[in-house]
Amino acid sequence: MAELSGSLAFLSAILSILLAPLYYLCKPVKSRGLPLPPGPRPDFIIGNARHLAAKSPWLQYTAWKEKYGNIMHLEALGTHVIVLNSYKAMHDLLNSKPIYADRHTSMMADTLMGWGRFTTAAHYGETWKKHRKMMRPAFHKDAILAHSATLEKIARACLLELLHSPGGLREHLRYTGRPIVMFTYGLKVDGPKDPLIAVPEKAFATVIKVAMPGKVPLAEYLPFLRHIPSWFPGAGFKGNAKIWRKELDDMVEVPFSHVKANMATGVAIPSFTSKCLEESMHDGNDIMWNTGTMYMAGADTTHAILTSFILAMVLHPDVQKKAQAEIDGVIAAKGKGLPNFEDRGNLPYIECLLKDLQRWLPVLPLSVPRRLTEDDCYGGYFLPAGSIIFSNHWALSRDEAHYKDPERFWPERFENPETAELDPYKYAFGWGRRACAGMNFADAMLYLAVVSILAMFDISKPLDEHGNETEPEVVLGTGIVSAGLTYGIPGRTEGFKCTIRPRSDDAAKLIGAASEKMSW
Ligand code: HEM
Repeated sequence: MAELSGSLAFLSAILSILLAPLYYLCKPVKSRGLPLPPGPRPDFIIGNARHLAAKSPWLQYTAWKEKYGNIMHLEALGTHVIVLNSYKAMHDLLNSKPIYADRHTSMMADTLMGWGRFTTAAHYGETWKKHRKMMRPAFHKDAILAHSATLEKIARACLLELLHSPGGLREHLRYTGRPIVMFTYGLKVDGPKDPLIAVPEKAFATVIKVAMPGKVPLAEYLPFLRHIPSWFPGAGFKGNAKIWRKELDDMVEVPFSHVKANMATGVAIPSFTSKCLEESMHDGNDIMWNTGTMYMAGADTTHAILTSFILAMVLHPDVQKKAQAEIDGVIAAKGKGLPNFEDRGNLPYIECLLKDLQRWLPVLPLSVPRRLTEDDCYGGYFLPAGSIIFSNHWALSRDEAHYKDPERFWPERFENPETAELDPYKYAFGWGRRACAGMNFADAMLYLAVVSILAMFDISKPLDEHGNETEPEVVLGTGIVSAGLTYGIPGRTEGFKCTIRPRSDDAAKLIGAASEKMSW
């Protein structure tokens, strides 16, 4: 951050002299007789760049809501940013208006490093439409449930790993990558070092590091800088981007080619990729980047929410006991075994727990930024074309108009249908035509992981050297995936500590037996 602030201050001084006249000539203050929405006072020339580059900006935007309201404006070097802080504003603007369905392009991540080829970053146009069309049948609720046996197998394998090495909890929770790889490519993953997991993890870690506030090159804000040659002092980012782009190409090409080779020899396990290839109406490049999107969009998000789940159980033993009692009741009625998808309808408290998980620590606190393609007016304000739109899900999750005692993890808030609070599934996965394509898949994986872990394990606070429980130290992530407990994000490498033990000897035996029966 200091690094960025220093560069911005220097830049501000230079640009103040060079660009001030141009700035004042071009700055749109209002249009159609309407003002821009209110927002924090901009610095001279660099505008709100400092605010936009801050760590965990959603916390600041949420705090500013009181002062500036449900729709806020920031501006940096000609780029307008609109922050939506209320359910109504998000619903009104993002749910149905196509002019809000485009994505913002990050110069570093999307253009130079090549992340713009994923569905998540695609502009609202033909390529994006083709991608979503390919996904629709595969990610339908029923289509996901057709994979329940595979999802259950992988969940059992995760339980066995937890039993054998509970200290590796965070690694085991990375299990969320395995069902995605199996579903997408029909390929089996051999542990966390398997290149199918390790390669995308590395690509991820890189983009998070270079796209993190404080790390983005100044060329992100000053497009003309991207044309300087890579040997020029300070242009090292260009050379690095080339290397990282190649890593990304490998990440999507290697598994894709693997599926094609398996299909050619008749050994391919049916998958999203094999199905798209069989349909033969899609372009190979579209299939490759569309299927390549799945791990990228799904692994970190589901891992983050599973991590929040463990944290919620550590901090709220009462919720854990109540959820376990509900699962025990369902298992007792069945006679034996582990909970599965068929039990879901009989687990209403688990359903509430899943809802409060989506709300408590929003996985994507500012969602995935959109881009407004035409001028618009809303709530008495002018919203200029080209604005980056953030939907501040963090502010929504803390909105006392919707949630009583919002900081508290409290599934009961959804228990009574008459008084239930705003359902977070209405926003946590986004809005309208750009809403999360993998929602049903994520929900199924999360449900299964939660009920399987709760049925078999007790999760509690970490123990000190005398075996006494201690309070876990919890620091939230600062990356775009809020609970970013995974990657080498500065200051975030440790996550939090906890204790996880099988609930009984019988539970330990059952895990062993179930996993053996269901092994690959
Ligand atoms: C808890 C887990 C997850 C959460 C909270 C989540 C949330 C989101 C959100 C907020 C967006 C942006 C929506 C918008 O712009 O309105 C998004 C986009 C997307 N998500 Fe997810 N997601 C999760 C898991 C997954 C999984 C498992 C997959 C696939 C396997 C996936 C695939 C996608 C794709 C492809 C998009 C881009 C949609 C587009 O731009 O058209 N997500 N997700």
